[in-house]
Amino acid sequence: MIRLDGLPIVTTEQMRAAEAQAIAAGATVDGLMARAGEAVAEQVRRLAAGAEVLVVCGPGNNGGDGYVAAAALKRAGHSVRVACFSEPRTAAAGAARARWTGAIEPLSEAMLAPVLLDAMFGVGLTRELDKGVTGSLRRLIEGARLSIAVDVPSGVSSDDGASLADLPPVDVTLALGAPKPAHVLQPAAQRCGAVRVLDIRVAVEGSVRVAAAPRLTRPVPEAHKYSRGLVAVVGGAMPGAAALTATAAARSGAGYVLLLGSATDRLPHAIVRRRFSAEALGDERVGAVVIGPGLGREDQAKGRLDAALACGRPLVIDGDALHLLDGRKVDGPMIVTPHAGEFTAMFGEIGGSKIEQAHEAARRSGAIVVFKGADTVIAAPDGRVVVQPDGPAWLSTAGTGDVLAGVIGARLAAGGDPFEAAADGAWLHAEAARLAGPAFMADDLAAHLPVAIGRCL
Ligand SMILES: NC(=O)C1=CN([C@@H]2O[C@H](COP(=O)(O)OP(=O)(O)OC[C@H]3O[C@@H](n4cnc5c(N)ncnc54)[C@H](O)[C@@H]3O)[C@@H](O)[C@H]2O)[C@@H](O)CC1
Ligand SMILES: Nc1ncnc2c1ncn2[C@@H]1O[C@H](COP(=O)(O)OP(=O)(O)O)[C@@H](O)[C@H]1O
Ligand SMILES: [K+]
Repeated sequence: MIRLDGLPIVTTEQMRAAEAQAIAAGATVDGLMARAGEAVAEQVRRLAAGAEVLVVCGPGNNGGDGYVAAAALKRAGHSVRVACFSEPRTAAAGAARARWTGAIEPLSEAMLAPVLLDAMFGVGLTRELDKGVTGSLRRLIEGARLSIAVDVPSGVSSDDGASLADLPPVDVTLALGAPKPAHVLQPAAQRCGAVRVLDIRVAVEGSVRVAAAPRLTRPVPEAHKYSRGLVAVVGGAMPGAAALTATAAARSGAGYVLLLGSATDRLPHAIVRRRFSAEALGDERVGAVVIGPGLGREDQAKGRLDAALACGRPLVIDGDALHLLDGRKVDGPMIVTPHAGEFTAMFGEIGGSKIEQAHEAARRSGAIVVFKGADTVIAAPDGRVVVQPDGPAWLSTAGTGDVLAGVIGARLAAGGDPFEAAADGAWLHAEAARLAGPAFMADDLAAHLPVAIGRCL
């Protein structure tokens, strides 16, 4: 079993293309199904630890995987039953079912089992699940001590993570070959439980990946405060927000943090405070300008944003500044960090999955887009996308976005690729939140950034 970190995320079409390539290279559909089903059975056997398994099989190839897994479990001497609600509709699933020698119970009457293996629907599900099937599945999932889904939990839309049935989460999802959007995008991701990938020897590739811990380096002996990265945070109407941003930048390893035009009095002494001036932003040593947290939207804010856009330094644009940006582009690197409301205000309604939306927004704006939320999607105009799927929901408090802007600012000022800076910043932010535990407030988050960074050295 493989963890998701860093793996390519594939759509149904990409998975089918990979499958077709494997078949062109000599594999067969039945052979792939045998591999998948047996790999599933091996994991189920370990997780079930001897308890009886009920496999519920659907009409497609996901159901086929279920019949193969059931037969493999039976061969291994494991106690296993099978239930289904309709006949197989694919040749491979039909052949797999023919090899299952035990009884098949009707789904609606299936008795509960301590372990449920959900092989009802996989990536082929395109419409809402019937009420009857949903009801039966709910009863069986709720009645099981352990529920495990084959590929994806039944009742989710694999390519965009939409929910196609009102069902409780399973405990474990065994993704076949690669993670799919449903494993990382909400609301489907919360239905998956712990996701592990099974290698079915189908080669997948793609430019959309699951976030992974960044590889950071220690400062070299020649390092000095300017070489480590100078972050200029532009303040405004709500000084607390800019203070959170500046503090987060300082705790993320920035060499020098400058807070411009902000009247806050409680700030670490290491942060240098100055009056706002366009000249300060133009300093060649400034590696990143962060503007937006607490900026306000009045004339002063507009003037400061104009100066930032004109200064020629790499930019992180957040919060209020996103509303004032008005489609303007810059020549240099620019990272925008909208939450869902800010995203719609900036780009209107873009169709498709959150991954497709973020990519389209990046393409249109020429900026790196960090589309925040429980699933944060980071997209570059060139098509690279990273999904950060597991930021703790404790992050849903005021000010945590200001902290994120500061972390990304520090990574951007450190040099290197702006897309990587944004993705690394989002990972460090989520890790700091994991380290902070429950019920923290945004002020507490920055203190955990040094440990998060230490884990990446
Ligand atoms: N792509 C690959 O490399 C491999 C895929 N395999 C399996 O194949 C699965 C995909 O198989 P399929 O494409 O057959 O699709 P699924 O098994 O996910 O289900 C689609 C089937 O259900 C029917 N259906 C769709 N919505 C329905 C609804 N609401 N109510 C009732 N019936 C509905 C469809 O008509 C179709 O027959 C994967 O998730 C995976 O489990 C594995 O067998 C091996 C390798
Ligand atoms: N339910 C959630 N689960 C995980 N992360 C979340 C959740 N809600 C918000 N976040 C994260 O918390 C931060 C909130 O940022 P934002 O909405 O800009 O808030 P603010 O402007 O108050 O700082 C983002 O990084 C976002 O991804
Ligand atoms: K399934």
